[in-house]
Amino acid sequence: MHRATLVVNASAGRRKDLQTLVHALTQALEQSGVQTTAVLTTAAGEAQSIAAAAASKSDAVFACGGDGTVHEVLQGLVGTTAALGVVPLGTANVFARNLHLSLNPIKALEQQLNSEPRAVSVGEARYTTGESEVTRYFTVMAGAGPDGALVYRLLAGKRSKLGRSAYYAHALRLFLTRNFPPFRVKYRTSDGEWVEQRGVSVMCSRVANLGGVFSRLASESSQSESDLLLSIVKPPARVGLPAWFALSRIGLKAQNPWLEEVRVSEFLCTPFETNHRIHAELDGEWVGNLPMSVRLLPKAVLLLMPKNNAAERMK
Ligand SMILES: Nc1ncnc2c1ncn2[C@@H]1O[C@H](COP(=O)(O)OP(=O)(O)OP(=O)(O)O)[C@@H](O)[C@H]1O
Repeated sequence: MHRATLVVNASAGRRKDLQTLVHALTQALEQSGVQTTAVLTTAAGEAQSIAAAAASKSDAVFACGGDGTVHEVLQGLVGTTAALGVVPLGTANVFARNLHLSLNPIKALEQQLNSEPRAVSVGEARYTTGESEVTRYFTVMAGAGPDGALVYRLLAGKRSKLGRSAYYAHALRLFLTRNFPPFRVKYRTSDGEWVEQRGVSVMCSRVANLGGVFSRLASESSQSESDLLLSIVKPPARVGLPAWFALSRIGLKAQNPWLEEVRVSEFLCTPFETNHRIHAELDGEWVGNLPMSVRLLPKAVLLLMPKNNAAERMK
């Protein structure tokens, strides 16, 4: 690695020592012979364009922030020759944790300094906002229904001030007060067969541990798989959703009659009624409403993976 860019989310994790930390990260890279540029975001969404501009001038672009920052930086790097690095500065840091990176930013950087970039597959989601067709990529998860609604509510509220406990409080309130209408889920199995199902929630995770109370929901997922693990919670929501959480938590997911878990190459979620507004999220960021289609984009981005841990396990 000769040239690196640090894309720093100035608001991530509510850190007070950000300037000092960015200086220390830059020093650590420079001392290893890596010419380094650090760019701080000034607004939400900016990390994507910073990463895209940095891609042609850098061997690695480090997303310094939480999962939202990784998500934005990823958008700028897919299809380029710059590798994605992660310096965890967020609240949950789900992606960094699943890569077995240290949550100490300097140590995490050091873990990636001498690693060989590996081409990894990412999820690709397509949906419409207004008149525009949008394509976005994800590394942690895609979801629709309650988790989309949850992220949407958190965006509308003061998510940054509340942290992880906000997820639990909002999740509980949503489950108790909202009715989640079923929507159409069409998925294609690895044999190429299309299957149609009704769901009140779908989740497609690319990591094994989503953290906290969500930790057991996606335990069989991983970055290395060449297909997508899709979890469909069947209606009614008032039974299906609590059963999903409770039975997954005590390790009885396979016995849950309201849950279908399938390995798919792609899937499409569509509302049954045009006036049903069903929220969709990617990597914990609300992106819009259904319809949304999702597939896997093979070897789409180079990823700096720490040696002797995630990379070894994925062989
Ligand atoms: N300068 C900025 N001002 C305000 N918001 C920003 C700025 N830069 C980035 N953001 C937004 O901050 C949001 C949260 O960032 P991020 O997910 O990285 O941190 P986090 O929420 O603390 O961590 P995690 O997602 O791991 O819990 C993102 O949606 C991003 O668009």
